[in-house]
Amino acid sequence: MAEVLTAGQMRAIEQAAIASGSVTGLELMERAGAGVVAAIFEAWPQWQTRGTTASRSPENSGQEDALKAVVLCGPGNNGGDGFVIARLLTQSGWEVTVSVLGDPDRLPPDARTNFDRWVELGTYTPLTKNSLGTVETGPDLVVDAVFGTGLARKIEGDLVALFSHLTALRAETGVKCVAVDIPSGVCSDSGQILGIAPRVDLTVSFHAEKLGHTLGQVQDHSSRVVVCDIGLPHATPAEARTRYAWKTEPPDADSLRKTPLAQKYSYGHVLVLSGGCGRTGAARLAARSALRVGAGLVTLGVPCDALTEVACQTTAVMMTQVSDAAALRSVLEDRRLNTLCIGPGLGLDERARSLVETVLEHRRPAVLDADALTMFRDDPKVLFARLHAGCVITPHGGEFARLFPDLAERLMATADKGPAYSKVDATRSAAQRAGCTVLFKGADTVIATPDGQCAVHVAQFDRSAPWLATAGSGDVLSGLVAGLLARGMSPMQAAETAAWLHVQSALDFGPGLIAEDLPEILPHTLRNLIG
Ligand SMILES: NC(=O)C1=CN([C@@H]2O[C@H](COP(=O)(O)OP(=O)(O)OC[C@H]3O[C@@H](n4cnc5c(N)ncnc54)[C@H](O)[C@@H]3O)[C@@H](O)[C@H]2O)[C@@H](O)CC1
Ligand SMILES: [K+]
Repeated sequence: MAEVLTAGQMRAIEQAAIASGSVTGLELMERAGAGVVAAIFEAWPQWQTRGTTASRSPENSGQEDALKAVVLCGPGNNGGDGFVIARLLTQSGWEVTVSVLGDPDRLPPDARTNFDRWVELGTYTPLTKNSLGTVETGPDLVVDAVFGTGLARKIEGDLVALFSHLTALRAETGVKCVAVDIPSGVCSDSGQILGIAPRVDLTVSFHAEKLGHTLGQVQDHSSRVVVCDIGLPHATPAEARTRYAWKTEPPDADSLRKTPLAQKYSYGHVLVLSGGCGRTGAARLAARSALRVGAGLVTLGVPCDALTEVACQTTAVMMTQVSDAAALRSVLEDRRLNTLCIGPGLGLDERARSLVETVLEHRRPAVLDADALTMFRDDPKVLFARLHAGCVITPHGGEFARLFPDLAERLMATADKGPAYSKVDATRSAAQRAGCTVLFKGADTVIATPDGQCAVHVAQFDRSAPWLATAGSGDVLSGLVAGLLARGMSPMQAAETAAWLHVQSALDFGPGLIAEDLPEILPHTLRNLIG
């Protein structure tokens, strides 16, 4: 399990290791700088062999192919890493130009030590908006070591011009840009850009990803993020679960297998409540997805006017008439209906509201989505009072804002101070307030439980699934969560597994995906996972 940390958590881990005497800050900084250099050579192996030509050595001086790097160093320990990188690249034969922001006498102690080591090897200039313009011929590499986890406020002044220049230079000349820990300007707790951040090819972070590497539009500022181990102790999975957020990983195959002697009731029975005639598609999509993900049985609860429509378009999914709350109560006398799914295409009328209230009265595992959330926009507290620990709500941004307007407002506000309020903060608060698991959808899906557990599912980089932005894909996700709850998973596990399968199915299908394709490609996705 990979924990994803805030800047404060990372600092606490470093401080604890230093306090224990197992490592010094200087050693950590050396490992961090060396890790970045190793990652650079791994990303561009052609430089490893060229770099052995020591251009600064007398026999090679003036050689045209000397690799050139510009290292931009900030006033804190991120800058300290930059001095280590400058030294190690120079020792590998690179021509390195260093610019320093602020007064070197005010650098923190470890950064200062590495600054002193650098000035034994090379020179530096003050960092200004022209720090890239002073390089006579274009550099091969620019290292952004201006700010890391200590970014405390918005990028302003000369740095705005410098970072715009860097992004433009990269686009024009193909110079490679590497960010130390995180591109300067990206808030490591929220992923928000405080003013501006350079666009980089590679980000090398330390020990664990920070939330800022997983939330927001990470791909807009970084083409790739790698994590370099600097020898700090990792949390056990149990510690990670209680202390930190973690990154959703592929589900355990065993959790999805069916056992040879099982029968259909071993895997639960989902009831999906449908809206009226002409609006049953969403519930049918959810129902089919619940069945495909392995629920033993799935029944659609359908109002009288939509019975024919649904009957014509379902086979393995069963159907029962549910015209009102009384009918639902009578259907729910069957205790084998162990999971309910309500909201997709439900509508916002009296019937819809009374069905949602009845679902919540019965306190069975339940997924609430779409209209089942929107209908409480004027009185979300009424919903929160009825939700319980067995529920999962799956809002997208708009639905989240309807239920949690104050949290959404904080989240949408343009931050000018770090650390900024994050989607993890918002989802955690929402889960506490709602008293149930909240799956807040997006390319960065955040899932949180009322007791503080929190997972981030990142659909970016190689798991970027833009074809999921299609009508009905959310209904499929609700159905997947419901099917997995019916199979006996906890709300958190069901939500995480569903989020992962949803994206993986979209990736397995590829371009042209529409929502109907998701349950149909799911067997292929499951086969790849289960074997
Ligand atoms: N402490 C340690 O032991 C280690 C720290 N490491 C590095 O240290 C970094 C964190 O170092 P720091 O906590 O010193 O923080 P940073 O180096 O990220 O930045 C802090 C400095 O920047 C200034 N600052 C913040 N935002 C600013 C803005 N918008 N405009 C102008 N100045 C601004 C602050 O006043 C402070 O001087 C990590 O990102 C990582 O790169 C690594 O070397 C691993 C070990
Ligand atoms: K940086």
